[in-house]
Amino acid sequence: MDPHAPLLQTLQTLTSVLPEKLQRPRIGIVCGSGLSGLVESFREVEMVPYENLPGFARSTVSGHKSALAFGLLGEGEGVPVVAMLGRFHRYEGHDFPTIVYPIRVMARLGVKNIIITNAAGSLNPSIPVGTIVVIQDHLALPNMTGSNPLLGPPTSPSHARFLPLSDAYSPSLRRLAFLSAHKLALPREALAEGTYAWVCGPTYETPAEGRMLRHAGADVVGMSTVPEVVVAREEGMNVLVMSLVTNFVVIPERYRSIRDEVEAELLGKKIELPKEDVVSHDEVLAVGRQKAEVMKKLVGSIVELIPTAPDLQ
Ligand SMILES: O=P(O)(O)O[C@H]1O[C@H](CO)[C@@H](O)[C@H]1O
Ligand SMILES: Nc1nc2[nH]cnc2c(=O)[nH]1
Repeated sequence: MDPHAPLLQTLQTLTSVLPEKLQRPRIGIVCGSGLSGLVESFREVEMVPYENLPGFARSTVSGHKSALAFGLLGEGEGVPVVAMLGRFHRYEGHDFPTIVYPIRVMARLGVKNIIITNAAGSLNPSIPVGTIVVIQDHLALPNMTGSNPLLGPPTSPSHARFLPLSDAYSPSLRRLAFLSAHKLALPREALAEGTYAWVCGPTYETPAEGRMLRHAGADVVGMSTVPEVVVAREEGMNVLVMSLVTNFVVIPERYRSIRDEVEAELLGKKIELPKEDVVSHDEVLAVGRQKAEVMKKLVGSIVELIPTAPDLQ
């Protein structure tokens, strides 16, 4: 099936199930691993399961639900928003048109600003677990090596064939993230700025891969987000990405030397071994749960500020 074909059907389905005031969301939100709780601050919520929406796949990853949540967020009348509770990753076997389909739907609903969240591993010793990193740039090895989400014929004749990405991460939205942190009296170190490296997954990085990404200039690494960013930019949206650091990528200062161990053993000596560490998705989800409240408040505050920023309308 051509995943672009059912766009009209998806939009018709949404119009038929949503009350009028939720049909034209102004802001889109993508909830990363363990971050679907962002929807708890929505009012008048309408959930639309992906299985009811033509063109939508299902998320197969734990910590990702499979529904769009429509609602109002913020003081007073509230801003109409739509959130993806569950995203699609390349490692699940979804093709790129399927992964980015919900972003194209959001664009057609009228979304102009999108807040994309994710869980990510830190490559930067000065960005510890629990930090929310406001992404200022990305490093996408798949894009550079033949797995670009825009491969193939353009989705629409109005889209640029060669999309610039030097301005992908909206300075105005990033500004609102830091203003919001100030408004919420978050400690300065709660937020950082950095570059996201996108890898395909589902394997986590080897130490050598982590070291390479760090040397190449990335601060955090994850298996999502960039396809959504690329397509959101193609669709003309302003993009904000916030990565919650859930773990350090394992980059030991020195490798455990099996030769040294064997030689010491043969000499009857004991040597001190460097600590061995591995990351797990359970750990990723646990940090997501711990930080869900801060992320929720931050997103809520940014959503309230967006209508006050003239360049984001
Ligand atoms: O990027 P999100 O979907 O938040 O999830 C991140 O966490 C999962 C790995 O633990 C991967 O899917 C990675 O991309
Ligand atoms: N690739 C990658 N994705 C993650 N998502 C959460 N943590 C990590 C990580 O360490 N590496």
